[in-house]
Amino acid sequence: MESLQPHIQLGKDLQIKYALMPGDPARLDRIAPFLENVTELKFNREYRSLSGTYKGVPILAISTGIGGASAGIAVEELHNIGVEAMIRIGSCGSLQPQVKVGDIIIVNGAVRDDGASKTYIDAMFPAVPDAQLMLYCMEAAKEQDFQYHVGIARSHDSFYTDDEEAIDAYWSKQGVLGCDMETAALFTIGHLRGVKTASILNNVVAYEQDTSESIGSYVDGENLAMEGERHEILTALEAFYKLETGK
Ligand SMILES: O=P(O)(O)O[C@H]1O[C@H](CO)[C@@H](O)[C@H]1O
Ligand SMILES: O=c1cc[nH]c(=O)[nH]1
Repeated sequence: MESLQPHIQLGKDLQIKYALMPGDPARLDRIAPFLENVTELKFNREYRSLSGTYKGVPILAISTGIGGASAGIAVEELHNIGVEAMIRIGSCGSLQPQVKVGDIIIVNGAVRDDGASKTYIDAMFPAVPDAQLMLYCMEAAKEQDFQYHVGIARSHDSFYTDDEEAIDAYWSKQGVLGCDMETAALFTIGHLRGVKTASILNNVVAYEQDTSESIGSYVDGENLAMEGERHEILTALEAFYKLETGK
């Protein structure tokens, strides 16, 4: 019998090369309408998965939960079953005034302020995406006329801290565009396993606004952030199409 990976509960028989990776399991409901032949696969812990096709290309969508530790498990287990390229479609908070709510960030490097990536390799090792996959994301966003930025994200481990304002001000001063919790682990572990990675972040928190309040309204689906989410999904799907076809 086919052995299943312990957390994602998927096995090698899946034979899908490309994975879209949101943090939130509920985001799969909003990815599904962009795919054909959708099949719900598994929902174990934070890892909910479905498969489908985009312009004929087989795609897996799987949620990774919150934080580098759970995202890292997904990277490892997806690699074990033969997934070759992974694009995170996450949400983030803005660290720059020009990054507005609903804008997307195509991440070209991540500050490794997480714990998971450091358990693999020294913090001086860079967290970077696959250059070709990132370029495909940029082309895909441009061709669809989406508002996007390219730059650095900071991935951190604790959503709540006592020093959030000071920490955000410091990284903002260094030109970091936004903060999330999974990109650094995805890039670092993905690189070490020979997996192509990219990360697209939909900004859901306006610069210098209260993070918890803004995330609350994103969950309620009230605002521009939902449009940004649609843009990041379509950008990632087109990037996979380009990777598959070279077009
Ligand atoms: O929207 P997702 O992909 O879950 O990502 C962001 O949202 C969560 C925090 O609210 C963290 O996981 C952060 O990285
Ligand atoms: O500000 C934010 C918003 C989303 N995710 C984060 O990690 N931080």
